[in-house]
Amino acid sequence: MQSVDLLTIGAGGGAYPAAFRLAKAGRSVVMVDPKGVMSGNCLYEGCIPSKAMRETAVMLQSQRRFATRGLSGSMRIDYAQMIAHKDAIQARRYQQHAAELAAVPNIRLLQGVARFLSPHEVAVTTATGEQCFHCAQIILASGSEVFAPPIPGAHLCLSSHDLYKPDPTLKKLPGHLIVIGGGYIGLETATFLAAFGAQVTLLQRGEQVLDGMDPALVAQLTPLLDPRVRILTGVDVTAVEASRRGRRVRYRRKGKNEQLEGDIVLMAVGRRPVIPAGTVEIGIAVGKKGVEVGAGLQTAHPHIYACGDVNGRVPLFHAAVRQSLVAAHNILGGNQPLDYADFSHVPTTIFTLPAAAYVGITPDQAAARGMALVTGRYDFAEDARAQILERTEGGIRLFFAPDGLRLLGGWVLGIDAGHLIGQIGMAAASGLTAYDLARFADQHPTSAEGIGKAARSLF
Ligand SMILES: Cc1cc2nc3c(=O)[nH]c(=O)nc-3n(C[C@H](O)[C@H](O)[C@H](O)COP(=O)(O)OP(=O)(O)OC[C@H]3O[C@@H](n4cnc5c(N)ncnc54)[C@H](O)[C@@H]3O)c2cc1C
Ligand SMILES: NC(=O)c1ccc[n+]([C@@H]2O[C@H](COP(=O)([O-])OP(=O)(O)OC[C@H]3O[C@@H](n4cnc5c(N)ncnc54)[C@H](O)[C@@H]3O)[C@@H](O)[C@H]2O)c1
Repeated sequence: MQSVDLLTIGAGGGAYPAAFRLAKAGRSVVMVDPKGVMSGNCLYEGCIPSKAMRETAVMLQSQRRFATRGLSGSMRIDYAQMIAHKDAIQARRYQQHAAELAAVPNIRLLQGVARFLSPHEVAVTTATGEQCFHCAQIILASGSEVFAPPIPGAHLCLSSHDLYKPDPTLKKLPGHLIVIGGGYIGLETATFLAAFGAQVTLLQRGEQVLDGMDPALVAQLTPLLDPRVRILTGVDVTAVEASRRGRRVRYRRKGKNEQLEGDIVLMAVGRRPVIPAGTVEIGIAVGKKGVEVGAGLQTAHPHIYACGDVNGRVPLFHAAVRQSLVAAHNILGGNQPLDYADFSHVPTTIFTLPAAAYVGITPDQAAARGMALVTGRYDFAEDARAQILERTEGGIRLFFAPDGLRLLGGWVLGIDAGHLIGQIGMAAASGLTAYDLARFADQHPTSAEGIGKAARSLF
C-alpha cells in the first residue's frame, strides 16, 4: 500500500488542473487513467479533434463564398490529409502535456483502471499488475462515455469515438451519412461532413433538435444550416441493419414505418457518466445524471470530490477545469467548501456552421420562472466584420433584469459566437449592467463591438 496526498481517478479536465495545483503546493499526487496520457476525452475523441475538423470545414466554406470575390478556383476536401492534420494536433498536444508533467516533480501519471476498495483506498489495475494506494484525498473525475441505446443493430453504428480518436475508424468521407440524435455531437458532425460534401440525414427523437437549448435560438439556427443536412424530427428508430450500400435504418415517424439507406450511421444519442467499481459500495450516491455532489463538489465523503462529466452538472471541458480548481481550493482549505463552481454562467457553444452560443438566463428559462427580461439587440447584418466576411446572418442578444438592467444572460448566432459568448458570460458573472457594457468602446472592426451596440440599443 503506497501513501499519497491526492489520487485522481481520470486525468482529464476534471482531474489534472487540481493535480497540478496540489503538486505545486507540495502535495504528492498520482493521476490514474487507462489512456496513460493527460486531457481525457476532450483531446482523445472530443473537443480538439472535432474542432480541428471544423476549422477545415470553415476554410472550405470561406473559399467557396469568396470564389467570385478574389479567391477563384474550387477547393475540395482531402479527407485523409485532414485526418492526418487532426492526428498531428492530438500528438503535438500529448507531447506538450508530457513536458508539463515532467516539469513538476511530485506528480505522476499511472496508466491503469482505478477502483475503490474503501473511502481512503484505491486499487489500480495496470498492465504489470495491481497497485494499491492509501489516499488522503481523492478526486473522482472518470468522465463520461458514449451511450449505446437498446436499439437492435446499434452495434453497426459508428460513434464520435470512431470519428475523432487518433487514427480514427472512419477514414473516408461517406456519400450519405445517417445521424441518430440531434444533440451537440450529431449536429456538429452533420454540418462538418456536409461542408466536405456528404449528404446527411439526421434523425431526432423529439420535436426539437438541441433539446435543452432555448427553442427560439434553435429556430433561428436550423434554417441557416447547410441544406445538405436534412433534419427529420419526431423519429423513433426501431432498427439498424447491414445493407448492400452499407447501413439501413428503420424508423417510425408520424405513425408510419419508414426506412433510409446510407453508407454509415453515426449514433449520437448522448453520453453517460463512467462510475468506477466500488463507488456505490463505499457509500457515494449516484443519481440519474451522475455522482451527486454538494456545492463544494464533495461527495458523501468530504475528502472525495467528483468533478466534470462524472457528476453530470455541465458536461463541458471548461466547466470540468473550473470544478477541478474548486476541488483543489477546498482540499487546500482542509475540506471546507471555501470555493464554489458557478454553474449558472457557463458559456456554451454549439460549433455547427454557423455556430450558436448562449450563457446565463435566456427567454425560455425566464418565462419558465415567470421572470421579465429586457432585450438588447444587435444584428450582424449591420456589422463591419460580418460584411467583410460576407457572413451577415445572426446577431447578438443580451438579456437584462428590468430593474437596474443587470446582465442576466445572452446569446450569439453567427460569426465569432464561441468567442463573444465568453465575454458576455464574464460580464454576466461579474454583475455588469447595460450601462457598463454601453460605455465600453470595444475594438473596431471586431464583432465584439456588437456587445456594446446591443447594450446601447436600449438607450
Ligand atoms: C465529440 C465530442 C466533442 C466535444 N466537444 C466539446 C467542446 O467543443 N467543448 C467542450 O467544452 N466540451 C466538449 N466535449 C465535452 C468534453 O470532452 C467533456 O466535457 C470533458 O472531456 C470532460 O472532462 P472530464 O475530465 O470530466 O472527463 P473525461 O475527459 O471523459 O476524462 C475522464 C478520464 O477518466 C478516465 N477513466 C474512466 N474510468 C476510469 C477509472 N476507473 N480509472 C481511471 N481512469 C478512468 C477515462 O479514460 C478518461 O480519460 C465534447 C465531447 C465529445 C465526445
Ligand atoms: N460544442 C460543445 O461544447 C460540445 C460538442 C460535442 C459534445 N459536447 C458534450 O457532449 C455531450 C454529449 O453529446 P451528444 O450529442 O451525444 O448528446 P446530447 O445529449 O447533446 O444529444 C443527444 C440527442 O439525441 C436525442 N436522442 C436520444 N435518444 C434518441 C433516439 N433513440 N433516437 C433519436 N434521437 C435520440 C436527444 O433528444 C438529444 O437531442 C453533450 O451533452 C455535451 O455536453 C459538447
